[in-house]
Amino acid sequence: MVVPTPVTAVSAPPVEVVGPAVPGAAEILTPEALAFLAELHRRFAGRRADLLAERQERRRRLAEGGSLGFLPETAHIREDRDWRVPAPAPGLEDRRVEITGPTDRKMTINALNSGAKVWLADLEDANTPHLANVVGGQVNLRDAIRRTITFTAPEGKRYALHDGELATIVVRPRGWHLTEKHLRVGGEAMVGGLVDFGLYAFHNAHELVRRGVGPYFYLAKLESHREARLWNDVFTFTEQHLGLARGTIRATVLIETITAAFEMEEILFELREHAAGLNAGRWDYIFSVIKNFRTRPDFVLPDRADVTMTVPFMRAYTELLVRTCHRRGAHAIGGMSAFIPSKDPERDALVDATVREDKRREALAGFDGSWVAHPGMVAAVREVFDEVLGFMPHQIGRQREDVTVTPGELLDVAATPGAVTAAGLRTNVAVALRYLEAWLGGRGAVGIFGLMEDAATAEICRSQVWQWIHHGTRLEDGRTVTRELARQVLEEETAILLGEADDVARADRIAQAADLFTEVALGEDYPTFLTIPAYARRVD
Ligand SMILES: CC(=O)SCCNC(=O)CCNC(=O)[C@H](O)C(C)(C)COP(=O)(O)OP(=O)(O)OC[C@H]1O[C@@H](n2cnc3c(N)ncnc32)[C@H](O)[C@@H]1OP(=O)(O)O
Ligand SMILES: O=CC(=O)O
Ligand SMILES: [Mg+2]
Repeated sequence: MVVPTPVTAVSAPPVEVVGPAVPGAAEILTPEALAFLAELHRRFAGRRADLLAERQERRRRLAEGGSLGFLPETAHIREDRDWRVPAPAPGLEDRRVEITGPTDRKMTINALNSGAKVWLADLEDANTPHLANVVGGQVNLRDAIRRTITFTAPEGKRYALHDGELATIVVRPRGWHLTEKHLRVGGEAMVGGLVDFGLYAFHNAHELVRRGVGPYFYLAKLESHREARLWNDVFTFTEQHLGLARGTIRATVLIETITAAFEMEEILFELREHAAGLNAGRWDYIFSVIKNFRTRPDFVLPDRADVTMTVPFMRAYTELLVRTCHRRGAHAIGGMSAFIPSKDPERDALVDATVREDKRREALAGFDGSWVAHPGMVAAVREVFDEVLGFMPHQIGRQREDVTVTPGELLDVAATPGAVTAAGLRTNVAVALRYLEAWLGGRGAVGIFGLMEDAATAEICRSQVWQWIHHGTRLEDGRTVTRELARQVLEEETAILLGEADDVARADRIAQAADLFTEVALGEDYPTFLTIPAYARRVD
């Protein structure tokens, strides 16, 4: 393997670190690491801004009645039967169970020990980007890779990595839409995803390679193949700059926007030697469908609980994903069942059966593995995939030539059965409120009413409320969803939550969360991501 000479010339302006002093900053935000981030910013921040402007333009066209289709200008990529992504990188051959979760110290250890093949170390949907979380996550990742990580819980329980097989680490940096306001170049906030990616690669790439794996990433919330091209250029530059062999970095892309669903082949093609697979990010996908078509009456969805993976538009997208991946030699990874264990045996039996059914359907459709949100689900999902994969590490060889998916099928939201109910409205308000309160407090993933909730699921909740108000949707009980009705439910749910608050700080966060919910769900305007106003409002 030819390893190129590192590129050492760094000409970018210095990075200013603003914000609170946080543990680990001196080890992570070193002058050399910041110089690397500055170089990433100088080379790529402008292109990211252009791509965000393109997103806005496309959303405007869709809001005005435009539609989506497979791109005529990239037909040659789809029609060329010959290109393939590379063989799986070391540690990514068998991905039958992947656990996701935040990068706090205890969960890092628990995830790596969980028996899952891969750990998605989440700096995105499951993370509040407090500077302490951004830096602390990097400290924990660094120590995990070097196997020095330990933790003692306040009650005295000690945590350490076990001696057996650990999950392969795949880091999910923030999506292109988010900034990192604590790191600034020329007064401008840096790009959140480049900060997460850059710090991880800078501190760990060589150590990972030395240990026989590599810097691996999940790419979130991409909206087009041009956004994948930008990531590919970031990877190629980083490999040159750090002196890594080309193709050392690998990325699995979440297909979790409706626009990306029309560009799956192109996204794999753009990433070329860096491509590892695609994942069906179901929750953001539903959010993206609502967001992009929120003003169109034929795109009004029923209660969130009715939007299952078997409704026509969701089935069409997952079938197309498996077909695309296997045609190109890439892993197809399933999404997250939000059910988590509860310690109530009766409910847990139901959770186990529900998750198994979801994963069995994925395995039979051809997925090569899937996600779990909790260590308690690893064994069940492994069993389900073992039944289908046996001793094979994956089923990439299984072609889905039988699948043909049309644009009309991807967009057939109107065929989703179900109703909009008063209970569905209340659940959306209560979940979003509770989630926002947790997020403001630094926890980007929480269990609420027996389900895992994170930024993606909270986006669905607030977007449905906005959409139902916008369309004056009729509830099953005959009432109409109005701003006044939603506000009344919000007030009631806020009062319930305040009743659970045991300190002033929490009560203050609940008030802020209610205010934030009003902004992202009850306004005339529709903010494109709830995390943007949330981050602007308060994140230390
Ligand atoms: C839409 C998407 O993007 S999905 C991907 C992003 N979302 C996520 O990654 C969410 C992942 N899951 C989680 O964060 C957690 O499971 C939660 C927050 C939902 C629930 O966590 P908890 O309230 O701690 O659950 P619970 O009390 O049952 O946990 C039991 C143990 O499992 C651990 N645990 C739970 N989930 C995880 C996880 N995902 N990774 C590692 N450890 C975990 C807990 O730390 C706890 O450990 P302990 O017994 O040593 O104290
Ligand atoms: O990131 C995953 C999703 O479902 O959203
Ligand atoms: Mg997501």
